[in-house]
Amino acid sequence: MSRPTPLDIRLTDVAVRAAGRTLLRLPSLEVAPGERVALIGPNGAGKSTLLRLLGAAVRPACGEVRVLGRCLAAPGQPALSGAALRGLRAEVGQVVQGVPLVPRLSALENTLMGALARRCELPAWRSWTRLYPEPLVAEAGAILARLGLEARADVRADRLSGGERQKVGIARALMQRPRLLLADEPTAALDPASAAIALRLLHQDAARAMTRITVVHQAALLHGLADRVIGLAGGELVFDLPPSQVDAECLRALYRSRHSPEAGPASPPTRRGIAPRAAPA
Ligand SMILES: Nc1ncnc2c1ncn2[C@@H]1O[C@H](COP(=O)(O)OP(=O)(O)OP(=O)(O)O)[C@@H](O)[C@H]1O
Repeated sequence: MSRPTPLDIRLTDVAVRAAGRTLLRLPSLEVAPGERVALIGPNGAGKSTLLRLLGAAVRPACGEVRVLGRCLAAPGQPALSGAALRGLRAEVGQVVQGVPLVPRLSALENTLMGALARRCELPAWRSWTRLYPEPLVAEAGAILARLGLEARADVRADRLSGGERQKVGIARALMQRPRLLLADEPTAALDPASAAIALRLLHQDAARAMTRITVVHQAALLHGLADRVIGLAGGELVFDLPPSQVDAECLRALYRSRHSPEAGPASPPTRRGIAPRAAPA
């Protein structure tokens, strides 16, 4: 008898609270291995909070969080720590807002840092000596070239522009070859052509097996690159649909929505595969 494929992400009855407010409330969210999910919604919707929850950077006030087969939170269970947390972080790549790079290292060396998660190929002592195996240098160089940074590979990170730093952050996350990639507005500082290239690289060209969750403000950028679009507003799921069903009406409703979880349940979310339909006049 064949076993069901384990999910990469499963959230059950989760709420995240801070400063006396509920920032996120998700009764259920499941993501299968290899799915490419676009996360959209107005400012303050809870998109970054959801990514931080999945990256084990915040703990929920209640509910159960499972990521890549590990239980990050469950009633009565202590937070993941030590080797278990390091193991998770090696398998979860993150492109975060603000892109923290090592200022004195070059774009290429910062990109190579991503490969530290692939311990057998790049043990930590290699980065201390700054002697990197040739195949990894070639791989990092190729990713930077795809992002148009070939000529900037040897420039120190603190001498790069904001957009260039963001590209290095993307290259570093890809170099990690994570099982799960969490990208928070990875194209916010990029010009339109660079944004399209970066999203293609993140969603299409990189290993198909990678599960991807990407926050974007321009949903159109992900046309053809996401399998699923999740709309969040006021910390709640508004819809979870295939991209073909996310129309202008859907987006208008999402960006108008300012529901707060404190106000009690919103109208039921539109589930996957069930398109919202206007009542006939
Ligand atoms: N550490 C914190 N303490 C208290 N409130 C917080 C904290 N971090 C975020 N918030 C609040 O949580 C809500 C959700 O924030 P979050 O950053 O997840 O939104 P977002 O959808 O990513 O927004 P944006 O599109 O502006 O980046 C916001 O109202 C924000 O003010």
